[in-house]
Amino acid sequence: MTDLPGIVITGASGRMGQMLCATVAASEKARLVGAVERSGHPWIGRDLGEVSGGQPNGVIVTDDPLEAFSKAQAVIDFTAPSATVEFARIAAQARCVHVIGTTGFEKAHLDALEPCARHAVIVRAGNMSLGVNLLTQLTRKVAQALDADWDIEVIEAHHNKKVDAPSGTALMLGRAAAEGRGIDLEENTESGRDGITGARKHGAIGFSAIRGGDIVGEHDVLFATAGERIVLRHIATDRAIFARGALKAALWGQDKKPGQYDMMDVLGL
Ligand SMILES: NC(=O)c1ccc[n+]([C@@H]2O[C@H](COP(=O)([O-])OP(=O)(O)OC[C@H]3O[C@@H](n4cnc5c(N)ncnc54)[C@H](O)[C@@H]3O)[C@@H](O)[C@H]2O)c1
Ligand SMILES: O=C(O)C1=N[C@H](C(=O)O)CCC1
Repeated sequence: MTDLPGIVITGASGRMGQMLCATVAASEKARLVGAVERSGHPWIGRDLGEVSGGQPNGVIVTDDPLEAFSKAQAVIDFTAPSATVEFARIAAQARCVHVIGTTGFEKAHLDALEPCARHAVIVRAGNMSLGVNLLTQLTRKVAQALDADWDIEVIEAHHNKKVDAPSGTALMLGRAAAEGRGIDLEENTESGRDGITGARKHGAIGFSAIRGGDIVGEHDVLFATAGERIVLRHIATDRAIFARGALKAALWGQDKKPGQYDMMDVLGL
C-alpha cells in the first residue's frame, strides 16, 4: 500500500481542493499525504477529515508547502496564478510532479514556470476533463476545414465566484481554433464587446463570458457563416470530472522526464 504515489493538494478548502482531496482519498492508485492552505486560513493545523465534516484521516492542513511536498511524489494545484508559481518552484526543489489546474495566468507567470520544468514534470491544462480535451481536438479540426468567412465565437458560462475571464477552457478552445485556421490568437482576438464596437473584424475569434449562480462550466464553440451555423458544446455538471483528470495526470507524470505537458499528452489525444 505505502508504495502508492503520495499526493498533496494545495488550496485544500477550495471548491476544487475539496473535490480533489475526496477523489485522491478514495483512490486505490494513490495516497493523500498532505493538504496545503494559505497562511492564516482557519483550517491550518486541523485534521483535514474533520474540517471536511468526516472522520479524522491524519492529514493535518499546513501552510508550509516545502514540508508537505518533500513527503510526496505529486502535487495537485488548483489555486491562483501567483500561488501556483511559488508552488512550482517548491515542487521543482522537491522533484514532485506538479499538476496545475489553476487558470488566469499572465505571460510573466507562464515564463516563471519554465525554469521549474527543467527539474520536474509539470502538467498544466485549463481544463482536465476528457470531454473538453476531445472538444478541443474537434474545434481544431473544424476550424481547419472552414475558411475565414466562418466567424468563430467561444461562449463560456461559469458560477458567480469565478475570478478570471475568458476561462482557461475558452482560451484552450480559442487557441485550438486559431491553430486549425493557421492564425495567431493574440492578434485575432475580440472580447469584452460593449458600446459602439464597430462591425466584427473578419477572421477574428470572439470570446464572451457569462457568470451566474452555481454553473460548473459550459462552453460553446460557434462557427457562423451566411445561411448556416455549427455549434460544438461541452457542459460540465460535476467538478469530479476535473479532479479525476488531475489525478490521472499526477499518476501519468510519475515516470516522465522533466518538462511541460498538457492533458492531450496524458490522454494520448
Ligand atoms: N483546469 C481545470 O480543469 C479547472 C477546473 C476547475 C477550476 N479550475 C481553476 O482552479 C482554480 C481554483 O478554482 P476554485 O473554484 O477551486 O477556487 P476557490 O477560490 O474555491 O479555491 C482556491 C483555493 O486556493 C487557496 N489558495 C489561494 N492562494 C493560496 C496559497 N498561496 N497557498 C495555499 N492555498 C491558496 C484558497 O484559499 C482557496 O481555498 C481557478 O483558477 C479555476 O479556474 C481549473
Ligand atoms: O470553476 C472554474 O473556475 C473553472 N475553471 C476552469 C476554466 O477556467 O476553464 C475549468 C472549468 C471550471
